[in-house]
Amino acid sequence: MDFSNFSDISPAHNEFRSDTFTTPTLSMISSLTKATLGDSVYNEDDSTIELEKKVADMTGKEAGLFCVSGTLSNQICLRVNLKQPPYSILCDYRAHVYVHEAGGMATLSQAMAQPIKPKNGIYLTLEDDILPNFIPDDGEIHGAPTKLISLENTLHGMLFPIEEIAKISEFCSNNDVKLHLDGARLWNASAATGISLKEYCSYFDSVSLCLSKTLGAPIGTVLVADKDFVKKANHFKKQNGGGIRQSGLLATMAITAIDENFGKLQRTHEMAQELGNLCKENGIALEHPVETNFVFIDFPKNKMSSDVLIKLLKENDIKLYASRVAFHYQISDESFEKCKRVVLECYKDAQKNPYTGKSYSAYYLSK
Ligand SMILES: Cc1ncc(COP(=O)(O)O)c(C=O)c1O
Ligand SMILES: C[C@@H](O)[C@H](N)C(=O)O
Repeated sequence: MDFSNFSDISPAHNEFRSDTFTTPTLSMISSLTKATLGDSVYNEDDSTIELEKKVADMTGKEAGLFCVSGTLSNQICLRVNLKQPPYSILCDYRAHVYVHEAGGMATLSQAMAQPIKPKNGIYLTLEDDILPNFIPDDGEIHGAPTKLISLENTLHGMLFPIEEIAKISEFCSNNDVKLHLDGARLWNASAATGISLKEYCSYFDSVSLCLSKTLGAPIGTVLVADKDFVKKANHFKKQNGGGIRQSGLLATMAITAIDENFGKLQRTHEMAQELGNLCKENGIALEHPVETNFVFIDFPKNKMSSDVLIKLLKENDIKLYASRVAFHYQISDESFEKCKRVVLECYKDAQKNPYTGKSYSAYYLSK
């Protein structure tokens, strides 16, 4: 990348596959001149310490730990919350910690997963989903007691109501169960509801917040919890090869990303809402309600063809997962107009040539 002609038009201007494709801005790269260069394995890098304190303060937690990825951060949190196997981790059947983290629950935590399909189709509730599936630690030797519940907010862009979080949190406190939040996009939840990060995080023993998605930092996640938890989390981070030497370079770009982009998320939600409304106006079925920065189009129900989609994407020079449309602050208005056109044309084709074959999963990449 020739930074001498760095443009503010991001390479991700036409990137609807995921907000993970956001690219560092000139201001983030310029911030490198301020980065400190201490060895953060020895906790000697001031920029990293500044970032960890910044996110801990924003979330009302005692301490933070910079990790290279949300996967590492989540899996470390799950492990530190757990003590003595056998045990189970209860989560949504779509949860990233279960579906997309390569079985980390089994390897790092030696835990049995309890993937639950919410009865309301959107989020887990204490009454309908958790209590019927909860395995008590009562000495019954056939079971692996539920010792940790892992929630995700947002999940597929959908909001987890704070009233339900509060109920689940109280249940956990009263039953010696820990509660983790995969808050990769908690920034979006806070922007959409106006509820502070502090209030959301107050209900959880640990929270993982990604900086490399909706906020646009190139790398990184910060996990937040109490001091003793973070100390042990750092131990597991090192054990799993997550120790970072001069992480100040990454931390200073992440600080810039938080400062510059946390306030831009509402626009991404408006774009998603506009596409969602366009789909509804044209009879295009969606898999989920549109509540933040994702639109999930129900390809099978609409009988839309992924192959037709890929052809339209190439013709319009935009990139998109087969059924998930992700919005982020670097999407250009021009690309957004093309995206709307592609979705409508793909659906129109399905009206003439309904596709009933195998539909690619939501994570099929269109190159
Ligand atoms: C909800 C959620 N949690 C965790 C992660 C993991 O983050 P990473 O890709 O940095 O491991 C992702 C992926 O981007 C995600 O969407
Ligand atoms: C695929 C998944 O790991 C990634 N978190 C995304 O949402 O794109």
